Amino acid sequence: MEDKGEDGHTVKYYRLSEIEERNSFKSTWIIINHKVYDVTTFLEEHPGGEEVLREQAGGDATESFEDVGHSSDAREMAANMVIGELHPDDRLKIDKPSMVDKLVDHRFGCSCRHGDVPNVHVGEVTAPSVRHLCKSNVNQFNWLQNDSYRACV
Ligand code: HEM
Repeated sequence: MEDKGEDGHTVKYYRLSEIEERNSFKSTWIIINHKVYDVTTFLEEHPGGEEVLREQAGGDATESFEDVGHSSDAREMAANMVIGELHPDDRLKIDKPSMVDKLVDHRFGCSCRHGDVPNVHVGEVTAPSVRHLCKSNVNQFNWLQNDSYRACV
């Protein structure tokens, strides 16, 4: 699926299931902060070693990437390997419940227009403070809500 990203440029979205298949020497993709990176040809060059990247292959490497405290050079290098983004509908599948809680706490007051736009309830989220995951079928944003507040995701 291709769509307009936040900056108006075309973004290629990948479903989580497609990314998970890219976990071999032939093709290695990882996810960092919802962006998808093709690191296949970088495996042998990675200063931190091939193995750490292979362990994350096909999945979310955000936490490990950030834990290392990569330099700005490393981040620039990574930017050249971006091939697209995780499909918005799959983001909650990899976000940890604690991240969901944080979103709810920090983004309280954002401009989700629950009630103004058609929306469907698409599932329950396991984080204790979150009751519903709603999805707008117009504006392509998701939000989480419980009895007292609501947050864009
Ligand atoms: C596209 C993704 C990545 C790029 C471009 C990248 C690049 C680099 C670079 C340039 C360094 C040298 C140190 C620095 O400049 O910060 C480095 C070190 C390292 N990286 Fe990555 N890295 C990536 C992903 C990852 C991931 C996902 C992990 C963990 C699973 C990881 C673990 C490490 C480790 C352990 C080191 C060694 C740190 C040290 O020796 O102090 N890297 N990486």
